[in-house]
Amino acid sequence: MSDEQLKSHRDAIDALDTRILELLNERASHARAIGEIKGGGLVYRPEREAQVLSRIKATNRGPLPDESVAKLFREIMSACLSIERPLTIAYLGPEGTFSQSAAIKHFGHAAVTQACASIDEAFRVVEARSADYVVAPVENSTEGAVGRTLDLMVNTPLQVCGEVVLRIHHHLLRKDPSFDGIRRVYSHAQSLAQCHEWLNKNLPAEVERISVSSNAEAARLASLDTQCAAIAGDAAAEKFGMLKLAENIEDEPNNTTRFLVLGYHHTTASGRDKTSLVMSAQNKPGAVHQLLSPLAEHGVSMTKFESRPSRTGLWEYVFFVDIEGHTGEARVQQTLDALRERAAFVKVLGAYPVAVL
Ligand SMILES: O=C(O)C(=O)C[C@]1(C(=O)O)C=C[C@@H](O)C=C1
Repeated sequence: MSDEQLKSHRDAIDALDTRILELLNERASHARAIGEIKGGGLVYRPEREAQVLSRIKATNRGPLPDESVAKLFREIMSACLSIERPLTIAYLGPEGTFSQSAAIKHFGHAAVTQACASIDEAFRVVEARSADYVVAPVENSTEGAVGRTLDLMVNTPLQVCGEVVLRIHHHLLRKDPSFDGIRRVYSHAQSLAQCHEWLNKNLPAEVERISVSSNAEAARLASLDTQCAAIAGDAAAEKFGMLKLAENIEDEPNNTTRFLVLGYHHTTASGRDKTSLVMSAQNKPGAVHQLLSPLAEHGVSMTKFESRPSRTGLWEYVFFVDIEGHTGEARVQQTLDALRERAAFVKVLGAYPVAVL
């Protein structure tokens, strides 16, 4: 390509960038006006954001891939929302955890993320209105449910208003560029389990596996001790200046974690929604089967079923169920009414748009 051709393309890009900048600010002025109409109430509208992102993906004609344009618009909406009012999102810290990556994936970089020492604390700061929303891990495709999040959801006054699906890639991190002399490997218990086979094959049996409160905490500890390594993701590696001795060491290549977003927030229907419930069955034969029969009767699909000890009595269980649809839809309401008649306890945890990104 000649210098002249290069210059003409760059001149075109400069002119387009000027137009894009004007359009972005025009868009932001509308968001600010919407913010004034909302009058400082609930500025974040997950159902509208899901609709905007879905529409962008559906109308995209390339050459940019759908995922790339959706990510760009995610950031545009994040910036627009922050001039209405910046949001604070609580997550299981320290900085660099997958929970923080999930918060940024869902709310964009204009949101303020607030690291908390535990999932409990992240719920508490939102319950006390010191932060707007909490993003908490709820299930992993390899390791299953995150019990603490499920337990907290039973009693919290917060409602689920969104979900985030994040691909999880783990790396073996160390300050030192070699495998020699590793005595201990730190990570979150779930991550150690997700890399169990890789660890068995690649590190000597005497290397101790130590579970800590988060992957980022593992990276922080390993950054202070040359005899240690950590299993954590990209954000933690970057945050603590760690080298990647081995990349993508998760045993299951599709390793994915689902997070829920909770706040004092009732979401209206987006057109593609889920409703999360927790309920208990009476302690008698066939009770669970009987409990779930209203779903089939009303043609409502179940996307998740998880049982947990109820913590109130020995061998009593609660069931976490996700169904397709929104509580604003008649068939979902009818299903809930039927469930309430049969179950000893039913709590709607929230209705929210299916993750778009
Ligand atoms: O439509 C709104 O309610 C807006 O505030 C605008 C906007 C956007 O930028 O498109 C910004 C934040 C909301 O969460 C949803 C959408």
